[in-house]
Formats: sequence, structure tokens, C-alpha cells
Amino acid sequence: MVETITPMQMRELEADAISSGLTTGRDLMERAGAGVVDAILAKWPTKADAPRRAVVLCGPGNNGGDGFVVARLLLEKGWSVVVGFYGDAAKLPPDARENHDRWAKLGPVVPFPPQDTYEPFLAGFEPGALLIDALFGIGLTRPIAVDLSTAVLGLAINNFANDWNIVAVDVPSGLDAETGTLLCGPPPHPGVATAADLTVTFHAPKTGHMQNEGPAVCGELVVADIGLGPAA
Ligand SMILES: NC(=O)C1=CN([C@@H]2O[C@H](COP(=O)(O)OP(=O)(O)OC[C@H]3O[C@@H](n4cnc5c(N)ncnc54)[C@H](OP(=O)(O)O)[C@@H]3O)[C@@H](O)[C@H]2O)[C@H](O)CC1
Ligand SMILES: [K+]
Repeated sequence: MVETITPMQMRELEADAISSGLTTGRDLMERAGAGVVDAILAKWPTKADAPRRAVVLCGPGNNGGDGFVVARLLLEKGWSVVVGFYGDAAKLPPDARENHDRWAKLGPVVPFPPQDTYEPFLAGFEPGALLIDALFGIGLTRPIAVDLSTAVLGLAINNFANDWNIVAVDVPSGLDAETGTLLCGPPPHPGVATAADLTVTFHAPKTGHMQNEGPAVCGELVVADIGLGPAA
């Protein structure tokens, strides 16, 4: 059984690997994005055969950065991809900013929650499309704003009928990656923004994936190797 690690331990592992020159934040992010795409194609082989459509929701930090990598890699595989961005490009951390800018040269970055219509996220989307949650990862520190989680749920519910699959990058947004509790605001805060079919985390499961609400909201948990050495 692979050991779980805390988000803090993960950050220490990443910082040590970067400071020792073993890798860079940029490479870790690229490998994280590639690990998410590999896990998607392994879980749904039919999506590998026929490129599909994906809505990637990117947040204001490095979890969002992973999402921009996923968007680019899926586009390179022939997928039709739109990014919904909850954040300010000027305030993104460097690696995430670099991947935001790389994506913005290839495809749309639409503000999320949508200003007036969901149309940019729904146009031409068919059953089996993917909703990829790269809003928040281990950096979630407080309840998700109600307007954001309501918009995510609105998008997801709006398309459950269309048999969309939901993929969480690192952590389903709203789940505390250490405790496995939902960082919920006061009612009617819907809690976790997305309950995933698949969660792809990096290097090792986090404590929050495996306890309290974690198992229920993560769906299938896949651990991707991002080059930090042997898993814990
Ligand atoms: N080298 C690396 O660190 C790698 C990280 N990976 C991925 O990065 C995330 C962790 O990234 P981080 O930027 O630390 O945090 P998040 O992206 O999870 O959170 C984004 C920022 O959001 C802010 N925040 C927190 N809670 C909320 C909230 N409820 N509403 C709005 N905004 C919120 C917070 O900033 P504040 O200053 O506002 O607190 C966060 O900074 C990790 O999960 C991985 O996906 C790579 O995979 C590997 C390399
Ligand atoms: K996420």
C-alpha cells in the first residue's frame, strides 16, 4: 500500500527536488499535466480513439497551471478544448503564467464564472465530453466562493444529462487535501465544486484523498509519477 503524504510533505519534496537541481517547477508542472492526460486516456480508451471536447477550469495558482498544460496536450491530440479561467493572469505564479500564455496562443481563455452565458463552454459539446477541474489543488485555504462553486455545479449539472465525465487535477476543488473535509461556506454553499469520476494526484496519495469526504468525492484515484523519486 503506497504511503500517503500531507500537502506540506509534498511541498517539501518539490522544494527539495527543485533546490537540489533534480528538476524544476516547470518540468514538474509539465509532467503533472502529462500524467493527467495519460490517466484520462487509460481510463477512457474510447476517448483516446476519438478526440473529444474538454472544458478545462483553471484557477489562480499552480493547480490552474497544470490545467493549462492539460488543455495544450489535449489540443495537440486533436481535442477541442476551451479554458474557463478563474483568476488574474498577471497574478499567476511564474510556471502557471508561462503555461497560461502558451495556451492563450492556441485556444480560448474565457473568464469563469461566465459573465452572462455558459455558451462558450457548451457550444458543440457532446456526451462523453470532459469537465476538467484545475481550480484548486493543495493550496486551497478557505471555502470556495459560492458564486464559483455554484457556477461549476451549474456547468456540471447542466451537462450531467449529456453524460460528461469529471476529472479533478490533484484534488477535487473544495476538498481539503490534508484532512479530507470539505471547505464549505455557510449554507447553501454546495461544498465541493466537483465530485469527480477520476482524480489524478502526483507522487503519492495525500492524506485528504484517503479520509473523511476524500474517497467519496475523488472517484477513482490515480497517482502520477512526476519525477520526485520513488513514491513515499
Ligand atoms: N512546484 C509546485 O508547486 C507544483 C505544484 N503543482 C500543482 O500546484 C498545486 C498547488 O499550487 P498552489 O499555487 O500552491 O495552490 P492552488 O493552485 O491549489 O491554489 C491556488 C491559489 O488559490 C488561492 N486560494 C486558496 N483558497 C482559495 C479560495 N477558496 N478562493 C479563492 N482563492 C483561493 C491561494 O492563494 P491565496 O493567496 O489567495 O490564499 C492559492 O495560491 C498543486 O495542487 C498541483 O496541482 C504541480 O502539479 C507540480 C508542481
Ligand atoms: K483541482
